[in-house]
Amino acid sequence: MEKLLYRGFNYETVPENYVFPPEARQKKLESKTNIPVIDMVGDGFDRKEIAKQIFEAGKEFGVFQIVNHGVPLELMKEMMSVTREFFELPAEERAAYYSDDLYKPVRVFTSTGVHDIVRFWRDCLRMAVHPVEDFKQYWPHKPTNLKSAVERYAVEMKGLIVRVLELIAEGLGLEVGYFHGDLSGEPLVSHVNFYPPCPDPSLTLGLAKHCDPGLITILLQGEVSGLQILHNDEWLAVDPIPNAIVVNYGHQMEIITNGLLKGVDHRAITNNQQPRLSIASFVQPSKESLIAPAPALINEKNPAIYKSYIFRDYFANYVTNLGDKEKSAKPFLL
Ligand SMILES: O=C(O)CCC(=O)C(=O)O
Ligand SMILES: [Fe+2]
Repeated sequence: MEKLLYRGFNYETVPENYVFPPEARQKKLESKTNIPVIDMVGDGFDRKEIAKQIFEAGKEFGVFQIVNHGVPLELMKEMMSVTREFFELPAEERAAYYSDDLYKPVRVFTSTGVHDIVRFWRDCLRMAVHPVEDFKQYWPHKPTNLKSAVERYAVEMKGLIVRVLELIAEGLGLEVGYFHGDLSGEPLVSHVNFYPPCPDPSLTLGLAKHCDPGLITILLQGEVSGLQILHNDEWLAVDPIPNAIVVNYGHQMEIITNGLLKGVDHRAITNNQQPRLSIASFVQPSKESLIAPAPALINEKNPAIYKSYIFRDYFANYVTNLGDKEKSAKPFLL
């Protein structure tokens, strides 16, 4: 139980093993740039226009927010509140799910789950959520309505992922189902990240700079700010918009589009006001799938920068390199 950060009370000081050296700490934001917000229904639902907006946002930022996305707002609220209740359970009950075993379908861990030299200000409930029938038996029994909310959420997420992947493919001029099948075939995994209030946010980080490994990540972040992306060497806040969902591109999207879309580096900062909870769902290729730049996106002027490889090999390298894009891609560069 000592392993978990949140034990039911707010810290008055930052424990030493959470203090980052000055160069790694969060800095004051220099500027605010508005990350694109895309209306998925839009004016009369002009599919082409929506696909174009998604393409432009992906090219520039590697992240965008969507509204009118079709996921019931009550379900989003319920997921946020039921998982929040999970983190308010007595620490011993949460600790019963604690595990360092990366292959467990459901587990609680803290920081990154590896033996970090400096810890991150975050606990995480990790759940494989889809296909529902394969995983629902492992989801926590408490709070009592958690299983039912996760089940409905997983199904809604799958639907949304299909719609978003199709729009991305269309924006790229690829066939509509390009990302279906193996390229998004790994079971859907969600991380419920819980960042307790931190007495001195200037010393800590919720999550370090990283790029998600897969194709896209779908994120709920409630009403509390904390997500930042790296854009032209500057950290920009992705502040919450009521009822919006954040979509960010993972590294495989950058590789499959031969660098056209950006896998975005991002991190989470802490605050001293209130807890922050985010739910990230990771769309990943199945481990055996073959990854390569899409043939339709390469030509003489724009030759392939990456070799083809099996996703399992990339993933092992990603884990070793702690989510660092350059290092993870190095063996696969042409
Ligand atoms: O909490 C957030 O906003 C970011 C979470 C995240 O990047 C992740 O879980 O991979
Ligand atoms: Fe992430």
